[in-house]
Amino acid sequence: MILTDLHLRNFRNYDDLEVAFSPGINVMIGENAQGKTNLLESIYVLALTKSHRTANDKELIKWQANEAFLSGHVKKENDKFPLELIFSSKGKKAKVNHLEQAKLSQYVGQLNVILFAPEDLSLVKGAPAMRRRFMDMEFGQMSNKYLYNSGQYRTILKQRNQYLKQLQQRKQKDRVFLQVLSDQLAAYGAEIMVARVTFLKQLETWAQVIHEEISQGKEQLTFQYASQIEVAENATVESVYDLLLAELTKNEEREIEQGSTMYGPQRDDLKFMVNGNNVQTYGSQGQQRTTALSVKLAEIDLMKEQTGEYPLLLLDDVLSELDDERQTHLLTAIQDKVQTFLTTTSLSGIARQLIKEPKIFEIEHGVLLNED
Ligand SMILES: Nc1ncnc2c1ncn2[C@@H]1O[C@H](COP(=O)(O)OP(=O)(O)OP(=O)(O)O)[C@@H](O)[C@H]1O
Repeated sequence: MILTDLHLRNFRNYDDLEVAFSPGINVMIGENAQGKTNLLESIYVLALTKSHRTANDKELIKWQANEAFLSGHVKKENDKFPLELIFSSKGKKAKVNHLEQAKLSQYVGQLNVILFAPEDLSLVKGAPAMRRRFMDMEFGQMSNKYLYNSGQYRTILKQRNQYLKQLQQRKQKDRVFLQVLSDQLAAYGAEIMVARVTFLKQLETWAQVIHEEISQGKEQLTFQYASQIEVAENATVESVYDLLLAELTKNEEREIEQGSTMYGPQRDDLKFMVNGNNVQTYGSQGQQRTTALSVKLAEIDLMKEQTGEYPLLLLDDVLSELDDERQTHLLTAIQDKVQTFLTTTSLSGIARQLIKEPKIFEIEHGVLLNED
């Protein structure tokens, strides 16, 4: 798919910006703090209705303005339609083809993006929350059902944690209500866990091929879903529901003591293994970076397999973090295939040689100086 154009009003440091993109590689060039990442972020927001940098939507609205507006046209193989988003103090409105969507989960998935920023290179060695977020963002874009289940799960988890705290402080006594919440939590939790395992298996197939190529046949990459509940590759939702519910029931007393839910997808993790060894513990920094790159590139292929269209790739200042060899792998893998947006302070070295006909945008203080 392609984002043909973008219109921003009062988004971050942009007053009013209208821009047409190339279906190939778009390069945002500028000094620090000019608005390159803001522009990339706006594409991410247009796709997902939320930012990768902040959970507070108000930060997206230009200082002193009341609302931010974003729109753009998405072109797919047999379809072209506009997307529109408005952020204001009242919340957000999302439109597909001029029709307002009652649920954001109906909007998400129309435009698919994969973001690759320097912090993604820490996907392997960073905290588990980062890998859970990674799974949720990617799988949520590919599956409305996943997105819906995650939303429901979060709501019930919050409710259950509040109730556990009330039981802990003896403000409540009713254990039957806790069981009701446990039952609902286990139902949505099982859906999420089984979906994660299934998607990871598919992602692994793509990542293995890429990783083998980057490591010149020396390394075999495998994934492992790490959970306190055993989720076998072919596990059914019902069987995981039974196991999760049993664990929640067994540990009720401990959870009340702690005032929080100790089991479920919010505690799970993802392990990357190279030749059978955990890369997080045993891998060199180079192996950890190669793994992160393989996973990102695999996401592109998986998304194409799942949705029938390649997603957009957003590269936020990531080229400078990769050595020439890894840059070459990345750029040759995406060229002529994936519409790409990258930010950089200068396009030089191997990237300048490899990128065919980039469309270059020069940005200064939230204004586009030049389109080349
Ligand atoms: N809501 C907002 N309203 C107005 N300006 C904002 C808002 N949020 C951020 N900014 C401004 O946007 C600028 C940062 O832009 P951005 O993060 O896109 O930088 P960049 O060009 O990617 O730079 P770097 O190369 O340092 O990452 C800062 O000057 C910041 O003050």
